[in-house]
Amino acid sequence: MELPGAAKTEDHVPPSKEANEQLSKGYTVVYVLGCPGSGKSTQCSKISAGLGFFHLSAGDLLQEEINSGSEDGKMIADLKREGRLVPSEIVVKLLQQAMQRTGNKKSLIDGFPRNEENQNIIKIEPELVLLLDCSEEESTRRLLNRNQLIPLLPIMKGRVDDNAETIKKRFKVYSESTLPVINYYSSNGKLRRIDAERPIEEVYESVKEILSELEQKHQGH
Ligand SMILES: Nc1ncnc2c1ncn2[C@@H]1O[C@H](COP(=O)(O)OP(=O)(O)OP(=O)(O)O)[C@@H](O)[C@H]1O
Ligand SMILES: O=c1ccn([C@@H]2O[C@H](COP(=O)(O)O)[C@@H](O)[C@H]2O)c(=O)[nH]1
Repeated sequence: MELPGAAKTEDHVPPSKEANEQLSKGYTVVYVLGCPGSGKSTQCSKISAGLGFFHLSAGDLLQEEINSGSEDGKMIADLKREGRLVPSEIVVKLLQQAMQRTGNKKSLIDGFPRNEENQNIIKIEPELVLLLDCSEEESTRRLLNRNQLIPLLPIMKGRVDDNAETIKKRFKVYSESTLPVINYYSSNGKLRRIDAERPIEEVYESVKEILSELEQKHQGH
């Protein structure tokens, strides 16, 4: 079934189920989800610096592929500009390669899975899923603001998808494709919803409380 917002996948061979299951062995994986601009990267950077998690951002890995100038990179750039999702096999391959490169078994996966197809292909069972819950209005304000701030910094360029028109498309893809994934983790008890409308430090306090639950579980408390 073709999912809304997703590009066609027929040119890509899916990674084997065994490879994914092997990869997930011994890993503690936390997915960090939320609408565009809800603060996923901001919180993941803080968690990574403060709590020793390895931060894997699907969006950053795709951007690296764009920067490499490869054929896949050109296709990814077109999809990103349109706010559409990249074929699952490409994202999963990049995530797997990044996980294999790190020795750190505590990983945060930021901005993935984006649809049910992503979720089925990666075959990783997260221990928890953090949902940064923020309104479309506030998130849009943040993204437009990010687009104004970043070009002011030397060597940094603004994002091609941080404009009003593409932000609307990204929200449509989020509600059509990502919300079903979030509903799935809500129904299986793994979802932890965090009010992300608050200031960064307050959001991080809530994140830390939830992740300490996980640490305690691992220490057998
Ligand atoms: N709690 C917050 N309050 C105000 N601004 C915030 C907050 N969290 C993040 N921001 C700012 O909002 C912008 C978007 O944040 P961030 O890049 O972390 O979001 P994201 O969810 O990773 O976005 P995307 O979905 O586009 O990858 C950034 O400029 C960031 O500094
Ligand atoms: O799993 C993913 C993650 C990202 N994309 C594409 O990249 C952009 C930007 O992603 P951010 O997480 O906002 O940095 C997104 O709009 C998609 O085009 C993807 O396809 N799959």
